[in-house]
Amino acid sequence: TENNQQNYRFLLLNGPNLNLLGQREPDVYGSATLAHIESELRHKAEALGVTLDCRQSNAEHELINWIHEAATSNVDFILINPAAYTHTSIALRDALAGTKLPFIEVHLSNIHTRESFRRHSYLAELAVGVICGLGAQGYELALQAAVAQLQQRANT
Ligand SMILES: O=C(O)[C@]1(O)C[C@H](CCCOc2ccccc2)[C@@H](O)[C@H](O)C1
Repeated sequence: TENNQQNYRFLLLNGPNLNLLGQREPDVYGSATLAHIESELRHKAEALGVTLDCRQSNAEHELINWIHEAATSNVDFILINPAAYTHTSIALRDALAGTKLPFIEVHLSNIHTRESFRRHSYLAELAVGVICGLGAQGYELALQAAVAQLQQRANT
């Protein structure tokens, strides 16, 4: 691999309705489909020498179960776009808090320039960081930042 990573393992989770990306509201969420975004990110992961498992669900309990599983299957870092559960789900927050796994919260849109109910995230204060408003590139930036974080941690 280019940067001889310790082969870090990433889990990408996308929440409800993101399966519709590219089909509706392209002005808000862009025209790229989720499949395209995941494919691009997998290529990025390969170039970085890390592995990436991409999942999407409209079901809160599925996302929660995947987070539980991540904690016991040597996932190193989670990238998550919780979609609307960002603003509603204490259950999702509790799942992430329970794993102690580092995660970055990603939003395609700038949640701070939209409806007021989108400005609060139940997850953000637990996150390593939050990226929003940068469209699909936000996922790539999150992956790059997470790899750098893991490397720094390994070198300390
Ligand atoms: O900006 C984001 O990525 C969001 O997480 C997307 C969520 C919505 C995902 C819905 O995605 C759709 C995409 C295309 C068509 C319909 C919905 C929204 O509830 C958050 O406030 C911000």
